[in-house]
Amino acid sequence: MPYYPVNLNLAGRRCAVIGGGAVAARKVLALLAAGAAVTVVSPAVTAELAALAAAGQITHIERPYWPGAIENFFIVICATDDPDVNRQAAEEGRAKGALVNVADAPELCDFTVPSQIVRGDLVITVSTGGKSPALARRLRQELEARYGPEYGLYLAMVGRLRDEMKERLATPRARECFWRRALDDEALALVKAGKLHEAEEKIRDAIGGIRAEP
Ligand SMILES: C[C@@]1(CC(=O)O)C2=NC(=C\c3[nH]c(c(CCC(=O)O)c3CC(=O)O)Cc3[nH]c(c(CC(=O)O)c3CCC(=O)O)/C=C3\N/C(=C\2)[C@@H](CCC(=O)O)[C@]3(C)CC(=O)O)/[C@H]1CCC(=O)O
Ligand SMILES: NC(=O)c1ccc[n+]([C@@H]2O[C@H](COP(=O)([O-])OP(=O)(O)OC[C@H]3O[C@@H](n4cnc5c(N)ncnc54)[C@H](O)[C@@H]3O)[C@@H](O)[C@H]2O)c1
Repeated sequence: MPYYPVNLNLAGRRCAVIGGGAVAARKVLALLAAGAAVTVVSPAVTAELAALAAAGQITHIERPYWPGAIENFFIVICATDDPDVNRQAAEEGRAKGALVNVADAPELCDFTVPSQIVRGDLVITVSTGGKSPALARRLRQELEARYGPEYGLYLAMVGRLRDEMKERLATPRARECFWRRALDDEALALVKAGKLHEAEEKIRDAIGGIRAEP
């Protein structure tokens, strides 16, 4: 059965990562990028995690997981290299109402972490349903080459125009028509060529066609 994709708002939410190796570090960075308040429980951590702890960007509890370590967390990620510890922490997390991810046991996960590229507010993710993270990584690399940083700028511009069009076009139907027409291949080609200003003009021009309709 495929997973149900969601986009969680983690701003300020307490998230725990059990373990402090390379996998834990990858998960921590993604949590921080989403504004989560991250606590790492691990006797040892990577240099990157140690630097984040020293800078006060994460809380590091420098000891092995113990039953009772998980209190008041929205998300718990179990990423030690000890499957028994991961299982135990997952059980406690779930019993205490957290959403649980277990790095070495997809069958114990409430959610899996997709591969992702982030361009401003644009987030493109790939999930293989746990079948092949390596394929997810490969597809992510293809998407990275295709959807460069200009797409973040494009989205920011379109977002601004969307607010404007809510004022200028009276009905949801007119706005739907407008946006289906406005985001065409030509606008995309201009974005890809780095001509954002021209793309914006092109999109604005599309309002003429909508207004002319009965
Ligand atoms: C996408 C990404 C996100 C992230 O971690 O941030 C992610 N794994 C990534 C990379 C990666 N992971 C592994 C390899 C080695 C090659 C291989 O095994 O394929 C590579 C590739 C590499 O590193 O080159 C090994 C591995 N991964 C899992 C297991 C356990 C198992 O399957 O039983 C094992 C075996 C461990 C072992 O053998 O001991 C499990 C999971 N890994 C997931 C996510 C979830 C499913 C995502 C999906 O549905 O696709 C899931 C289920 C749980 C979770 O972690 O949420 C990140 C790509 C980041 C990027 O974009 O580069
Ligand atoms: N889901 C994924 O994306 C993915 C990818 C590769 C590997 N894995 C799995 O994830 C696990 C972790 O991989 P890694 O490369 O980060 O391993 P690692 O060996 O680099 O790190 C393991 C970490 O766990 C900590 N640890 C050990 N015992 C602990 C305990 N009792 N309490 C708290 N922390 C403890 C260690 O101090 C260390 O920081 C591996 O077992 C592997 O099977 C998952």
